[in-house]
Amino acid sequence: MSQVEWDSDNELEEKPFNKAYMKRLFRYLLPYRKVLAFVAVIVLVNMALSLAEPLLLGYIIDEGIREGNFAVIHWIGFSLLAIRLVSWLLGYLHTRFINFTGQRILFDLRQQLFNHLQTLSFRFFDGRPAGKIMSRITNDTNAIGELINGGLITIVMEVTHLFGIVAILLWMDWQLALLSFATMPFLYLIVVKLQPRIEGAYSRSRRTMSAINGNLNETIQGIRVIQAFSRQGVNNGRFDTLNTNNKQAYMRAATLENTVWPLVELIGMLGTCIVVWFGAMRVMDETLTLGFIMAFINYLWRFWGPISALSKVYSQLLSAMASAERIFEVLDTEPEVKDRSNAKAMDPIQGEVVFDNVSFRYGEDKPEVLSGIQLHVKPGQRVALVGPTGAGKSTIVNLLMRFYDATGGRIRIDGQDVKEVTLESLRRQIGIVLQDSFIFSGTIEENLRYGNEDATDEALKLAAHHVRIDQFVSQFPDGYQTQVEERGSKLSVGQRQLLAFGRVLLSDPRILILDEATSSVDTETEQHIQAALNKVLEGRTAFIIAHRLSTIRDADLILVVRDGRIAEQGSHEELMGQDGVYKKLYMTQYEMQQSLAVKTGA
Ligand SMILES: Nc1ncnc2c1ncn2[C@@H]1O[C@H](COP(=O)(O)OP(=O)(O)OP(=O)(O)O)[C@@H](O)[C@H]1O
Repeated sequence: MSQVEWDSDNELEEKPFNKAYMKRLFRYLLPYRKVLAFVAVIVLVNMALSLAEPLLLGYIIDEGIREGNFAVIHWIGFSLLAIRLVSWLLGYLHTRFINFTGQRILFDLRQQLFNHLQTLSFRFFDGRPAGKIMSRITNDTNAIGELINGGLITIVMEVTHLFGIVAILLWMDWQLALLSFATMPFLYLIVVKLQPRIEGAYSRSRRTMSAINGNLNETIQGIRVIQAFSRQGVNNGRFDTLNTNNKQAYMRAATLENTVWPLVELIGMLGTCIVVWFGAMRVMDETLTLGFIMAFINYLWRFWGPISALSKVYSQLLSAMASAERIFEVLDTEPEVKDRSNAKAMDPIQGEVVFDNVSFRYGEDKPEVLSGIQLHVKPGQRVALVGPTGAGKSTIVNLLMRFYDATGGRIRIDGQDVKEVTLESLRRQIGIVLQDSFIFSGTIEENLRYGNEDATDEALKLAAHHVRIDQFVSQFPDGYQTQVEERGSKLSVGQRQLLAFGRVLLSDPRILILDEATSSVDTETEQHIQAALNKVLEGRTAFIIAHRLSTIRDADLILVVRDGRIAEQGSHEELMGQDGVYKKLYMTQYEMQQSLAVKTGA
């Protein structure tokens, strides 16, 4: 399958209510408890004011209009106006404060997630697509934010609203109130039975939308490959299926919702009709007044608002539970590779590297990918790692950088066990240049300074000169301040490679790890890169995952890695003399290169 049909099958949109998560979420509210208490007071006052309106309405009809009492009409009219104005003001304050607090809490949560994410080890990222991790920081925090912003206050507001209305109705006339509640069991059944189905349908529609997004994301990222393989037709078909799934899921949700809520209204109206009917008769026999009935009906109308709001908050709560679970899963993941409690900073090194019987597996249930690695590299030596794909070359350098911790044996740099020093002090003294040089969005200068922000301008210019990026940078109108887009998309492959060399040269590590690029660049760039490389390697211990024969030949030590073991090691001459794996490997590559040279006429 070439296109990811994204996500979500194992990431449920809703989870049952979980008290532990709720308690943990509440901890994020604690710093803002004063503001939240203030908001709750505002909301309650507002609610009380709004509950007074129907009573005043009844009063104006009975005591004002029917009695022809202008003073009452003016007084009540003014009060209704004042209530609306104060309500508006309180509503404004409520929205303002709750938005402010909600955003602060979101800010805290996102920041905490981001900070934590950066400390997590490679293994965490190995098993998770970037899109899923990103959605935890954006969508999942938003779901929590929505719950805090809207949900919690809605619960306080609507529950008091509901109790207020019921209490007032019973106080006004308990018999009439009970009569109007006669339809309640039906409503309860409809809301409790059907609302989850509506939410389930919407949740399916969101899931299918996320599949569309995932597919779109991968299509845009892989557009070059898609067009090169002319896969548009197949992809259209796949997108069509995802699109249809989404349309059907949405239509089902909308149809359900359009059936349920009118039904709820209809039944609600039946209750009101009963009240109007009986009420009108009691007005006729003068046991009730017109104003009373008007006020009573007004309260009944208000009854449905809180019910529908609360049912929506409930589903919001369940989806926040799912988001909370995903967020806490990230926050609770401990970095596997971390400083020991007694770790000390690594002393400045010369660059001697020793692997003592090192073994490694990528997971407890995974096979061993390195075993019995025995290695001694002297300071300043140039080591070439060669061997078939999947042999374990990258894994060896990953262990040296402590991207993963070796599962057996020891790795020592200048006699210091890498597990006993702080990660920061270790990695600061090792530089790495990968095949696909990752360039960050920002200026060329910012990229150069990535590993050494305090470098002087002279050092920066010198490093740039050594790796020959000054030549192409001077052609840009903005020079070193030229913005390179994300991943350096404005630069050519060769330029990106040179920039990566410049970055590592400026950070001046004692040990350098280099994954030699396999992608072909033109001969002139190749020479540039080679010259820059020689400059970067000068006087440093270097581990090169080598692809070029010249690099391999020039290395002080060649390690032939095969099936997770070092099959042979020595200099080019020594290994050629042994007539073993290396000689075969070298001769095959040599012949390949020769025949390529003949074909291309190089
Ligand atoms: N993150 C990972 N999780 C699980 N297994 C992995 C992981 N990375 C590599 N492997 C496995 O470990 C073995 C060694 O991989 P490694 O990347 O070290 O090989 P390599 O010699 O560098 O290959 P290449 O030259 O193709 O880059 C392979 O079998 C590979 O499938």
